[in-house]
Amino acid sequence: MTASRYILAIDQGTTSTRSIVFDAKGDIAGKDQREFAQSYPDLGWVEHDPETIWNDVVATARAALADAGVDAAAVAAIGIANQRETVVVWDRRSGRAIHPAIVWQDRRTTEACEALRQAGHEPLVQARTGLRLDPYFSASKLAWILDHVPGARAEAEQGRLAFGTIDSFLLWRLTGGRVHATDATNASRTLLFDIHRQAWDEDLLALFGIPAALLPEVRDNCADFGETQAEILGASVPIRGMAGDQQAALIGQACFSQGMIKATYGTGCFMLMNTGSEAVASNARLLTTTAYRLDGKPTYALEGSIFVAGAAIKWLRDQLGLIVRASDTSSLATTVPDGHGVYMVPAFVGLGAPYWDPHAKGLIHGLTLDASAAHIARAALESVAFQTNDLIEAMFADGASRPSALRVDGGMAANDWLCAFLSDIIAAPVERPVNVETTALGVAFLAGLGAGVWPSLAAISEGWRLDGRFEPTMPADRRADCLDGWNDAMARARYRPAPKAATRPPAPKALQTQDA
Ligand SMILES: Nc1ncnc2c1ncn2[C@@H]1O[C@H](COP(=O)(O)OP(=O)(O)O)[C@@H](O)[C@H]1O
Ligand SMILES: O=P(O)(O)OC[C@H](O)CO
Repeated sequence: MTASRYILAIDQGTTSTRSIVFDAKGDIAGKDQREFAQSYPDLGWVEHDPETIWNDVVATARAALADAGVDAAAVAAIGIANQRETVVVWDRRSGRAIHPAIVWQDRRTTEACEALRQAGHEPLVQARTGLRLDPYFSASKLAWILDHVPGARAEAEQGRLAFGTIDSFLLWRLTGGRVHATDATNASRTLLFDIHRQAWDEDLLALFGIPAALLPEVRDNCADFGETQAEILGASVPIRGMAGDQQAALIGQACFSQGMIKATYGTGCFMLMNTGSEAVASNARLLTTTAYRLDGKPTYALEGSIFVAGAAIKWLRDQLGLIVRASDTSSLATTVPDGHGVYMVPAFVGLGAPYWDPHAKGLIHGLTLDASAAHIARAALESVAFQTNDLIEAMFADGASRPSALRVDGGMAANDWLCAFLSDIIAAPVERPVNVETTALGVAFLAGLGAGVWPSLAAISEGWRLDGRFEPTMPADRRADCLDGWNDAMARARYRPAPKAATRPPAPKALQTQDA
């Protein structure tokens, strides 16, 4: 890469938007970040304002360039990484969204997915997409918008509307409405894309009632995605890389060999294992997904998706007022010698892998009068490790093997206490790189590769640097006790349908007399 050239990475996450300028060596030259408001308009609903997201992307990109002291003209390429699955539908004429973005965590389409499952459609969906019939993915959310915004379905059929995940919406805006495209990783999360043929699937479009006229074109992760309008950043900049944030993090963690695993701890936690050119189907309720696609050739991954990780810490801060900063959790956790039998199952938006229970609700179990705020904070951190272990057990389904190391990143990975406890609970080493902004780094590499400024993925592996390695030290019997407590709490959080009236035992005699 020539010394005067930079890459601008945009990382649009669930709770915040970051822009980071990387220099020729892959080091951070400047950055900016903004947290934005979450909207919960109904039980289980989660929405974002697309205009806020757009304004934050522009503001952080400008601020990051200013922080680096770099002009847009010196930027070789832009890369975009994004929260995946979240749905935006916009009007092609005005570029304005016709409904707030429906976020990946939103559960409003639980019944619609259940109806499709009961009608026997899950095997087809799984075989083509590697995913499950769960409200997590885009298709049912997109159908909901078409069915609930007056006139939307007719407009969509006439080609007046566009659908996109956040990457696609940002690309449309950055290019002034000239490019309607997405990349293979984001397309793979919609429930409408055949990951084997790498193409939109007509049967799935028919199943969810989605007009093909809405869809973006699907490109490689390193591709020509067009150029930004000059007035946005002060010069026109090519966009050469795009990827879902979790796949971008896999790249930023240099997990290019089969069997390498990373877990990213942001709002949720997403563990991806590279499975090479083979789309491996899990028999333990994990997802099969596109890891990246370069030169038309897909590499696949097995994924375990945990819906709540850092979001539990944010809940302690924003809803309970138990902490002031997320980092306070580690000092609080160390004020008590152990968990004291207190467990938190953070099923605030149901449960993802390997449970896939959209009805589960969060709980704190094991409270006694001497339980304190410290125990609750500790239980929230511990829940992240326990959920990770559930995924490891599912990935290594023989029950005995462990990964040689788990590479971690994301906002929560800065927490040393968590990394150490995580290593104890998964009984394997945890490795944290120097740069935990791996999502931005990964997509910066894609853009740099796409712009021809980095020669190959090998350059990323060479640049990966270890910051901390956490080895397991917990005695096996203590670990087993912890896991027993977790499994008990998890069983309590799972959804159990109320018994049907006909199968209920008869009411006691006295009550029957009173009722009569
Ligand atoms: N030191 C910390 N300890 C525990 N949790 C943290 C810490 N720092 C950040 N977090 C949590 O990590 C999340 C932010 O991570 P980030 O990677 O920015 O998320 P996202 O990309 O999903 O918006 C927040 O939910 C926050 O509560
Ligand atoms: O916002 P994050 O970083 O928690 O990532 C969200 C995921 O992409 C959802 O699938």
